[in-house]
Order: sequence, then structure tokens, then C-alpha cells
Amino acid sequence: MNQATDWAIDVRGLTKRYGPRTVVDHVDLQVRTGRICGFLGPNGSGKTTTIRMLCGLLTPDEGDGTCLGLDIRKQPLEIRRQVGYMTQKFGLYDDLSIRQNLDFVARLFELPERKRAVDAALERLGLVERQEQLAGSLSGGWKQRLSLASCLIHEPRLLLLDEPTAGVDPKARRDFWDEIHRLAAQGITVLVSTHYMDEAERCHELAYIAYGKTLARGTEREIIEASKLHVWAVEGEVSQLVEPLKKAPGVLSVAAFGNALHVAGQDDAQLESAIAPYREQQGLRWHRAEPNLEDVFISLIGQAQDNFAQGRPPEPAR
Ligand SMILES: Nc1ncnc2c1ncn2[C@@H]1O[C@H](COP(=O)(O)OP(=O)(O)OP(=O)(O)O)[C@@H](O)[C@H]1O
Repeated sequence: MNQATDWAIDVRGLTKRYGPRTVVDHVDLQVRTGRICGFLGPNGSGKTTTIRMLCGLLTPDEGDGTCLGLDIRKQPLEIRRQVGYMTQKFGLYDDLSIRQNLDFVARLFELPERKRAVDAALERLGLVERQEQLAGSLSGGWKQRLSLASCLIHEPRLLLLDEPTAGVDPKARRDFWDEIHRLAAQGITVLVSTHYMDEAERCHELAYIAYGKTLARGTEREIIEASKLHVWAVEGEVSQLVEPLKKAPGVLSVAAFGNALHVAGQDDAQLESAIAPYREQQGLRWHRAEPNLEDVFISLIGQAQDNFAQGRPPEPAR
């Protein structure tokens, strides 16, 4: 594969402003063909806006690059023909059946062999037996499958999925992710936004943004290593520790994981001082722990909030 086609997404400096607000601020994103890239960040951090710029639905105010080797500024129509974009809202017709919805999408794409394309999409997502069911009567998991089927009908090479599993039960989410991995194995590239950490862990690589800026990029391991976080875990009567520890110098995040509380910071000595008053407290068991993605993201957003409040742009993790 040559370098020009190796990147399914290769954009630099993407910026979007609404009035005085910069909602996407010089975002760089590179995703190799056939990879699954998780796109994470708090609500309102600019994920949807970035995705819409990638598929030619929004023109960036600054920045440029390519999607599937096509120029995002000059070739938006060509990009849309080769990209499957799943929006956050169910965009299909409740009062049409599954088959009718897919046929409608096939018409929009002016597919030459519509019936074949619809049959293939039904088959691929296990929708054959339900094809006559009205979309409006489907549960969340089945609606999501139908949405994915409609994104795949024109055989796109890149999928842009915007929180595709929000509100879907764990079994349906797992099935969905199995399907995403099958698609990637066939060479389809996937950029998927999510708030779920278990889903982030199923991605080949991740990009984390907040306040429109990229704070971390890389594999899960790379992001955790770049964070340089130290973590202490404490079990027992932990509820009274949360608020004082959050305010302690050197503590970047305090988060509960099951029965344990994770207390994280970059400066190990400061972290030890922060927990020192509680180390000998009866009923508490302290031990060192490996940082996980959630520790890292909570710490990053905390640092970004501080920088934002002080008017300083946050430093990317790498
Ligand atoms: N058309 C618009 N006009 C003005 N502001 C907008 C517009 N579209 C988005 N925004 C603002 O831009 C910011 C980023 O929104 P965006 O939807 O891209 O975030 P997001 O990361 O996808 O959030 P979520 O996780 O909640 O979906 C938000 O503050 C939003 O209110």
C-alpha cells in the first residue's frame, strides 16, 4: 500500500468557530486504513463537529486534509459517496419497514442494483427475518442495527459513527462491536465516538478531545504511558475521602471503581503527601494500582479545565 492511500483519515489543524466560540481548535487526526479509532471527550467537546467536517457536511474555518485520499474542502460530494455516517439521532423513517428504509437509502445513493444491495445489507446485519417490521416498533438495539445497515448499503470504505451505542443494552453493544471488528477486518476504517470506556478499550487507537483541543492520541497503552500518572487505590470506608482528596494539591483525579477509589496524580511525592493523612486510618486498605484509561481521561479533563479557566491552551499528552 502506498503512503497516499495508507491513511483513511489524514487531517491537520481542523478548526471550526461559531461566533466568538472556537468549538474545534486545530485538531489533527490520522487513522490508517482498516483501523478502528475511538473518538472520546466530554459532552460538547467538538466530536460531532469534527466528524461533520471530515465527511464534507461542514466546511472548516481552518485546516485541511484528506478522507480516503479525497480533499475535505474540494471533494465533499465524492467523500460522502464513500463514507457511511451514522448520526446520533435515529435518522430513518419510523413508519416504513426495515426493507423500505433500506430501499429508500439505496435510492438516495442511486445504487444500480438496489434489490441486491438491500438484500445484502439485511443479510449482513441479521435483519432478514424482521425486514417487514416497522422501524418505529424496533427496540434500541435493532434500530441501531438498522442504522448501521443503512450506513453500509453503498459499501463505504470509511465509517464515521457518532455515539452509535448510546442507550443500547450491553448484549446489543457487544454484538455491535463484534460487527465493527468484522468490518475492520475487511479493510473498512472506523472512527467511532463513544463515552463508554469498555468500548474505548476495543479500539485499535484513540483520540481524546476537550474544549475542541486534542489532549491525547495513540493506543490505550501509549496514552496511559504518556499520562505519567501514579495511582493509589483505597478500599473500605472511602466515601468521606472523596471531597478532601479532590481538593488536595497534586491530586488530578479521584474516581470510584467498584469498591475501590482511585486517587491519581503525576507527582508521586505530592500524591503520597495528599494521601498521608488517611494512610493509617482504620478500615482503609491502600495499595498502588496501574492507571486505567478512565483515570487518565478524568485527569486530563481536570487539567484542561484549569488551563481553560486561566486562558491557557492545554498541552497535548504527546
Ligand atoms: N450550529 C452550531 N451553532 C452554534 N454552536 C454549535 C453548533 N453546533 C455545535 N455547536 C456547539 O459546539 C460545541 C461542540 O459541539 P459538538 O456537538 O461537536 O460536541 P460533541 O463532542 O459531539 O458533544 P456530545 O458528546 O454531547 O455529542 C458545543 O458547545 C455545541 O453547543
